[in-house]
Amino acid sequence: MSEKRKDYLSWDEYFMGVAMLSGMRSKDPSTQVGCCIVSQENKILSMGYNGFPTGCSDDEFPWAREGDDPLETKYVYSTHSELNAILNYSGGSLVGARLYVSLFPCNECAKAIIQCGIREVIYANDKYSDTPSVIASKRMMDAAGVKYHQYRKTEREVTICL
Ligand SMILES: Nc1ccn([C@H]2C[C@H](O)[C@@H](COP(=O)(O)O)O2)c(=O)n1
Ligand SMILES: [Zn+2]
Repeated sequence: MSEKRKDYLSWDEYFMGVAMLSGMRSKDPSTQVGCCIVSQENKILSMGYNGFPTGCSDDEFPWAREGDDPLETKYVYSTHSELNAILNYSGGSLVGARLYVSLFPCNECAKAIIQCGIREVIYANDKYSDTPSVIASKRMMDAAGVKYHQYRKTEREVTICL
């Protein structure tokens, strides 16, 4: 009798993989971020990626990072992957959930994460760790008791032919 497979995805690989796949939907030319929210029973509750709100055309609103006029940059319009994942959830409470995200949450997303009761954040990249936004985010999550740690990368490479 054949035995069960041994090289199946771990929970962390699975959920971070789903977060990264979700990020591939982003139209942001410089940074694509994906997020996956998971219940205490390891059920996927919601997903999100960074982009403009519904009705704000990807082709009409600006993707620029810099400009004399802030209104001509993406920052005033884009919704972050974490906030989109929280807002996409229509099932009720997120209390006790875990959030997998490909980039450490900013201060605004940290507020939403704390307020909806998410208890743990697992992030892949922390490239903006020196910014006031991320420093404030960590300060708030520390104060609120939201745990966070970096995803422990494995040797696994996943190829999907679509
Ligand atoms: N935790 C984060 C951090 C950033 N984002 C989004 C916001 C922008 O669309 C993009 C960052 O752009 P950059 O300044 O690197 O050109 O990523 C997010 O969704 N979640
Ligand atoms: Zn954010």
